[in-house]
Amino acid sequence: MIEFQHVFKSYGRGRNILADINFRIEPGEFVFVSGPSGAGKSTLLKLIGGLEPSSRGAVHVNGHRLDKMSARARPYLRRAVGIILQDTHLLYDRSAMNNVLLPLTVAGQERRQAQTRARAAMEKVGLSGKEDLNPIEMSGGEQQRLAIARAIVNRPAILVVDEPTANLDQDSARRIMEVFRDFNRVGVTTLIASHDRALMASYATRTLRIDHQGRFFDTPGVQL
Ligand SMILES: Nc1ncnc2c1ncn2[C@@H]1O[C@H](COP(=O)(O)OP(=O)(O)OP(=O)(O)O)[C@@H](O)[C@H]1O
Repeated sequence: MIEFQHVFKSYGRGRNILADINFRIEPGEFVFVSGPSGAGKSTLLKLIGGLEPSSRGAVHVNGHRLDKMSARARPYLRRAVGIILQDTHLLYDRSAMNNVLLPLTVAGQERRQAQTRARAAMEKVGLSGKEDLNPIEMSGGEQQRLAIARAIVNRPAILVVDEPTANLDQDSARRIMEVFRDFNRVGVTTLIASHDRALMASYATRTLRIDHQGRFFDTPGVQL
């Protein structure tokens, strides 16, 4: 469950990017986050992933109120929410495989089991055979898929994704969306910010939209 109650967000002394946002997302929903460039979509996702604090209001994720969360509970949030941002934050000092292994190593998983899971995650995003490459040797689209593998390897309850198909051709975009749909089918709550409404229309059942004036709309379906 994700719930926003009267959430405001500004950066420093700047204007409110988000103002009085209220919504609740139930487990297993597939939600499209839409709006023009600069409207605040990434900001909304970062609040859910605990990467940015709200300026005011309460953000609840899986029963935890993020601003009241103890430092000890934070690793739990990191495992519960798989977050994939536009800037993939891959590590270029190690192989693709070791990037995907990292969340499992941090979680203390046994090496051989971790490797099996990391390989399966890479296969799921179509990167089998590229395990030993350094991410720097991969295309933009492949790096994005690697970031997806790293986010899903921990089997999070919630996936939060920013523009997953921006660098991809249509076929690869569909394939990536199918990966998210497979996860959603087994109960993973999925939020995806995208400019591609036509693509999202095949997947999402609800839209959170921020318009160019910062107004917020919560509607069923995906309007084209
Ligand atoms: N760390 C930051 N510090 C200051 N301002 C920021 C920061 N991050 C985002 N902003 C500002 O907040 C606004 C919303 O940005 P955000 O990235 O959330 O928009 P977006 O809807 O995701 O845009 P896009 O579709 O281009 O990715 C923008 O005006 C941006 O300049």
